[in-house]
Amino acid sequence: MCAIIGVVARSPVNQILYDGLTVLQHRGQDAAGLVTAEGHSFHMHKGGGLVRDVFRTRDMRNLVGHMGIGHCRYPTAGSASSIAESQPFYVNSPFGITLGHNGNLVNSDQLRRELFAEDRRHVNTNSDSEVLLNVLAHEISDASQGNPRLTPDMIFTAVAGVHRRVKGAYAVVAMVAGYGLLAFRDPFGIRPLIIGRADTEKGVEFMVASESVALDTLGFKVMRDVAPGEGVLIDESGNFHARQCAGKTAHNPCIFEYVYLARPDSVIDGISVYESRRNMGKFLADKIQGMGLRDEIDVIIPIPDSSRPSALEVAAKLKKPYREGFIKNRYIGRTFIMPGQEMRRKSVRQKLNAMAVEFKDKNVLLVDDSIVRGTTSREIVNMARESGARKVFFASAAPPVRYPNVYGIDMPTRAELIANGRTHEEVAAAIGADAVIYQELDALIAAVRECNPAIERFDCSCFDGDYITGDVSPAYLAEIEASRADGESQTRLSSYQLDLGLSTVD
Ligand SMILES: O=P(O)(O)OC[C@H]1O[C@H](OP(=O)(O)OP(=O)(O)O)[C@H](O)[C@@H]1O
Ligand SMILES: NC(=O)CC[C@H](N)C(=O)O
Ligand SMILES: [Mg+2]
Repeated sequence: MCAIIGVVARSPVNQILYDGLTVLQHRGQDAAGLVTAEGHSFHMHKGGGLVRDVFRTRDMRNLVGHMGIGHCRYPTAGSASSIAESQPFYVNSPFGITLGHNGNLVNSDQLRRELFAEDRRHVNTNSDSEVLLNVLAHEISDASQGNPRLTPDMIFTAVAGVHRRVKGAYAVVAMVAGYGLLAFRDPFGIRPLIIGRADTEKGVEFMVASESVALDTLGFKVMRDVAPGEGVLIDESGNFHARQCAGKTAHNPCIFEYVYLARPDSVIDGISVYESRRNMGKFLADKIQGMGLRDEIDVIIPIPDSSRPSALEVAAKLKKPYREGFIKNRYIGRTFIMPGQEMRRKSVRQKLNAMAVEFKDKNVLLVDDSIVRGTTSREIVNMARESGARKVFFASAAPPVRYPNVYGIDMPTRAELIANGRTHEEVAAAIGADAVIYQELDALIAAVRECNPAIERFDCSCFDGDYITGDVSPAYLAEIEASRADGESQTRLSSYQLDLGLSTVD
């Protein structure tokens, strides 16, 4: 779930891109990069760490031009430690193309082989996004047929070619040197992408971004979401073109965006993330009530940050007090998207601290948005007990996560998922809680769909093992499990790791 952003403006874009990436930082903390375009030249700066650590004033000064793209990385392919895999990627032929990708391809090995054997293209890293860029480059080359001037028709033909060859999840921003900004979304619309415009004195400006919060905060008005399979092209003069480039499309956004990934103040595919989380809380409260647990609970406590809207509704519906029992250190990033289990575990302790007064001699219901590896819940339950809680119940606004995600969330191995192969009672025992209450999948879907009934189906694969693109075989899952065992993504040195005292983490 990386962040992507693209802007075509009437004045320099470096600051607006930087600010946009900062607003989207929650989608990727491992690396960040910006590319701006000035005529036929690209200017690029990227590196490992948070946006504020990657860009210095001198780097910003070099990022000249009125058009640009940016990326924050949360790795799902290749390795977290590789700066070479930070994005955007660049390829010089044809024309000069640069690309940022959110998602994960499920046929990148096959594409890599095809690119080498048939298209004579070399992919230098293990990143699936570099594969995607090379497929796009090959398709643009084919569609342009040696013509030195590109047309929108040629570019959209190339995007159609990408859709035919590439399988998996991809929301993309790209630039073609001397031409313009291209954005497109996979035919299932798994990862989000939204377009906005700003009418300035100098003319219309456009922004494409992973989440609407970037548009809101930077003065752009939402136009609409990019449709699944659609290509959107804004040339350097600001002319806007859009076309459906896929033969067959469906609209099946990833439900985990609403559970955890996105900011609550974003609206994705017509669904307010905040409203959907509140709805999750209402359904969860019904379940708790139905289990007869209500009377045993003295107080409801959220696990900051993502569970707050759900926990508020649980408390309101159960008519129980809502208390802030954990105080969050605002300088520690999101733990779930950090690489390496040791770093995630240590970060939970440094990030959250218990307010003893809210726990002493009470039966507490802790509410989180999800339990994935159990890193957070295990530590939190422990803290609650140390603070004197009598009973600790743990509720998750999402169902048990039992299956790997292959579409851009780093949960590749079943073994690391705490609910895999465990009953609810066994999960409770594993995290040390008196009971665990999980949302039902039907209830989660209903909670999100209530905000936009036009979306008939979501990708819920990490909950039900049903992969929306239909081409994820058990053999493929076994392969990624073997290649992306958790230990492999642990070697990386960014400033916040060093802040945590993790100079070596493997
Ligand atoms: O079971 P786990 O593997 O621990 O993963 C689940 C936890 O990780 C996330 O929190 P995170 O700290 O990443 O972000 P947040 O501050 O947005 O809640 C999520 O909100 C859960 O609290
Ligand atoms: N989370 C993502 O969207 C990751 C993008 C890409 N697969 C990478 O690993 O860099
Ligand atoms: Mg959390």
